[in-house]
Amino acid sequence: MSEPLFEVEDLHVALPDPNNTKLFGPTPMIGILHGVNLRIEEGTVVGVVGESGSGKSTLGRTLVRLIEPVRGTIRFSGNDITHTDERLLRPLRRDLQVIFQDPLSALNPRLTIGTIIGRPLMLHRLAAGRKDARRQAEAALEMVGLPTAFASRYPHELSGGQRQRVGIARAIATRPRFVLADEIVSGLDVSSQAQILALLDRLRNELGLTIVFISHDLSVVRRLCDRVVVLRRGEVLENRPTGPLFDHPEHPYTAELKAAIPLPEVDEGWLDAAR
Ligand SMILES: Nc1ncnc2c1ncn2[C@@H]1O[C@H](COP(=O)(O)OP(=O)(O)OP(=O)(O)O)[C@@H](O)[C@H]1O
Repeated sequence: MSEPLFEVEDLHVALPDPNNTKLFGPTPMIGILHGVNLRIEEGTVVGVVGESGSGKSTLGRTLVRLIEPVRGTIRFSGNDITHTDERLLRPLRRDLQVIFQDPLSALNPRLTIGTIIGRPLMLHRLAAGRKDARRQAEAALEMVGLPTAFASRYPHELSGGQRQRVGIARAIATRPRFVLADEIVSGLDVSSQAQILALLDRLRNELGLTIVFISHDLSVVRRLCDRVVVLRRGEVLENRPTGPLFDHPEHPYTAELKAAIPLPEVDEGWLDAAR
């Protein structure tokens, strides 16, 4: 078997308990992930599903090391990044990008789109200067189907779907190997959702991206993802290829999730239609 892009063993994550704040002494922590094991093969799209509060976002954020685990191991491309400090993580950050749920709050309202996309390129020294960063930002805008003139605009001048395209452009501009997409279509209308998902599918093929796709919408996960990880209360219940998982859920909880969100009957080819 080839080396996975991510290999996660016995991952335990705890976060500060918001209901138990103390002024003195150690911050009380609450366990969120309990012994998660996961392999993510390069070039695959892995869906993470589970009810609200099951730990989906926490898992995604821990993979890209926005959160440091308390126990376990995270290997990225064979390197142990479990406790790597931020300074040493910096070169890796270009490879680990995130697209957030709410593009309006994720994009700095005072910066132009060109600067928003170009800044990480300057930061990672992937651009030879401001002009080159601008040129690369425009190329990224083209890749996500937006006019290059948008580089001079500000986030509030764009629609929700366009802003999410900018979020994607920023994420892919550094040519990352991995993208975390956390509920990236949940704030959008149905037609913008389909377009964004088709875009993600195209970019995944064109750029060979590996994606962790977190979503409440199982019908979307079923169509976009190669594998699905089912989380419940911070534990992985199932982790299997998409088709078999939906056709024959092994765990009653997966069957419940499937039943709770009825799948539309005829919409095969929606990705093509949205392109
Ligand atoms: N910064 C934080 N500090 C403390 N607890 C947190 C923090 N973020 C999340 N939690 C708690 O961790 C648990 C898991 O949250 P997480 O956001 O990972 O779940 P989720 O499955 O992504 O949920 P949702 O689908 O609602 O986004 C929840 O109980 C949540 O209240």
